[in-house]
Amino acid sequence: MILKKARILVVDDDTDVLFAVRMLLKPEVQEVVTEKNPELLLSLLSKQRFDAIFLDMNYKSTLGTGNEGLYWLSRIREKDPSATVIMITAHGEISTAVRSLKAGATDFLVKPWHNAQLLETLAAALEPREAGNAPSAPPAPRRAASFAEFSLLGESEAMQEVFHKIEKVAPTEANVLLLGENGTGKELVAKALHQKSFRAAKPYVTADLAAMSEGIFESELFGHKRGAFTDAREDRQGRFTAASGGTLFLDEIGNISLAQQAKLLTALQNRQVIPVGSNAPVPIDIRLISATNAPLYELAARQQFRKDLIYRLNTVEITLPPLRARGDDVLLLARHFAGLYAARNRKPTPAFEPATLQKLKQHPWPGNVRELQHAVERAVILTEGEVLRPQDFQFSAMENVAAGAAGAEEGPLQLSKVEKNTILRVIERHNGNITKAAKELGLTRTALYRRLDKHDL
Ligand SMILES: Nc1ncnc2c1ncn2[C@@H]1O[C@H](COP(=O)(O)OP(=O)(O)OP(=O)(O)O)[C@@H](O)[C@H]1O
Repeated sequence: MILKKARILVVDDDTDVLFAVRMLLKPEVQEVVTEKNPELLLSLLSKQRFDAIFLDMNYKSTLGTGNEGLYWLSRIREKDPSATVIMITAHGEISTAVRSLKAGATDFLVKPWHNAQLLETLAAALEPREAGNAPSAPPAPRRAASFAEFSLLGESEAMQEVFHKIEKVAPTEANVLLLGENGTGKELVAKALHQKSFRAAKPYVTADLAAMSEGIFESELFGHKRGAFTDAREDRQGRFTAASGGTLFLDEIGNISLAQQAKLLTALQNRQVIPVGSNAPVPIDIRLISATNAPLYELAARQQFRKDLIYRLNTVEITLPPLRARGDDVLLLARHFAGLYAARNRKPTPAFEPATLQKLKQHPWPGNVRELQHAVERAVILTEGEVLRPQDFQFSAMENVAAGAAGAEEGPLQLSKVEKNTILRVIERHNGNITKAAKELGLTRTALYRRLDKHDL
């Protein structure tokens, strides 16, 4: 629907907000109706049809839990399941706002907003109606295209949902916890979140926590003063301070000890760090994104991960689906990587035999996108012809893991044995070269080291 023809209702008990939205929308749309009292919402809807409704999450009469907004959303949806509702929300309420999407809101807008952003959100919310879709259905191809600039590809519904969440959460200050198996793209998503945030021009600093031993954890993250320990020849800033004004990405957060968790929690709670060897706290201004492939909530249930730290990290959670749950994205990505590695190796881009595509779709991809990427790279380099055949993809090592996974009813011990044997075999094949073995297994070096540790190898 064209913005100019739209009739818009705005419900908020803050008259300043109502005034501002009215002033902004008046020249852009056909009609703007504003209402201060949510109790009158339903009677307004009985009298007139609106193309979109801006609905505040919180009303002064209540405790600011966002529940009243969710309540009125459900009443609107009862009356008109196809209503287009955009929730108006404050910074601290992002998780409730994300809940509102599940409850049928088309989108949400975080206060304070840029005017252009409000208009863009409204225009996008009005779009699907014209196409005859349900209002909450995300316009798939547009989003896929908009994420290609971050090298993040995917047209499956599961990935469209991820892209939608990134769009919504990126321009906020919410801490984001990224969950998902190895190689699902958590690091790419972290970068996209930073690049789409208001902090994009400021530093993006990463810290691989799995690679930090107990001894260097504090100094790496919080910095140290000269002379704090034997090797500290000069003052050094930690990652928290290096990321000042920008984003700090803490990778493999599930792997840190309880002592490290306590230190991290103190820094996040106090919004300051104390460099090793100093007693002067340094204030921090970071947006935190963390990632793990560990089952964080299970760890918390076993008292191995602090719940209070999880609550600091997971204002919003984004779970990256495994590649095997992304349908035809496997083929889309395979073609993308084939083009990429053909160009890199100065070869013509190969085509895929139908049987090859079938084989790629059937493989369970335990190493996810990273495994697919390396498998295609290998096939492109080794192939003689211009068409990739099924035999160009040998999954022997990983097929064993898959076979183990398929027999998982036999218990985690069996699966663990298969994993251990596979790792041993691949390392042996590469004469102990961990980098090459990790590449073949579709794991990062760190992830492989972690597994070696797990299996006492
Ligand atoms: N949706 C995607 N589109 C294109 N490339 C992708 C996508 N997802 C992941 N990749 C590629 O797959 C590889 C692994 O991605 P990434 O390192 O972000 O995964 P990860 O989940 O952080 O892995 P780990 O948990 O092992 O650290 C990278 O080379 C990345 O560029």
